Amino acid sequence: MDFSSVSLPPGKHTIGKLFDFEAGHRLPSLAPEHKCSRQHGHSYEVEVILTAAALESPGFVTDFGDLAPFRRFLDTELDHHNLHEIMPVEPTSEHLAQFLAGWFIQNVEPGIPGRLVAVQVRETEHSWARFDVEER
Ligand SMILES: Nc1nc2c(c(=O)[nH]1)N=C([C@H](O)[C@H](O)COP(=O)(O)OP(=O)(O)OP(=O)(O)O)CN2
Ligand SMILES: [Zn+2]
Repeated sequence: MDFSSVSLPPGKHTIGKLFDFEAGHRLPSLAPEHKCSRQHGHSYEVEVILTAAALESPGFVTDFGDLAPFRRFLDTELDHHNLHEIMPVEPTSEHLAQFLAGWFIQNVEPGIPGRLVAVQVRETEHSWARFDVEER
């Protein structure tokens, strides 16, 4: 079959890459009887979502491989750490998503063509939080 007549619709490209790490935390502002006020841990999953005004050759928003600095940051600074000791705010999923967005924008974005749209943090199979970066 000849597909040369297929026209490409206008629209926006979005990509995502999923990372994971293990960490402990507690939420000390919660009442002492709340289970999450006690020290416990999660296998966190973090997805970064990016877009770009135009694709870079050969057709990338950003090469997935160029997100490696984010992986290194998670591995060295967060994996098997206690988030409560690391983050400047209480380590809820919401705060963690915003904190990771801030780190990504400062440290990864300057070296890639894509722009961060959102960060989604999953604490468990059933619960997640997403931080959407304001349009810049
Ligand atoms: N909006 C948020 N609520 C809660 C957060 C959070 O980050 N944002 N975090 C917690 C705790 O970290 C807790 O570990 C996870 O809570 P929860 O889903 O309630 O715990 P379980 O996985 O045990 O879920 P069950 O449905 O109770 O089995 C609390 N809330
Ligand atoms: Zn927790």
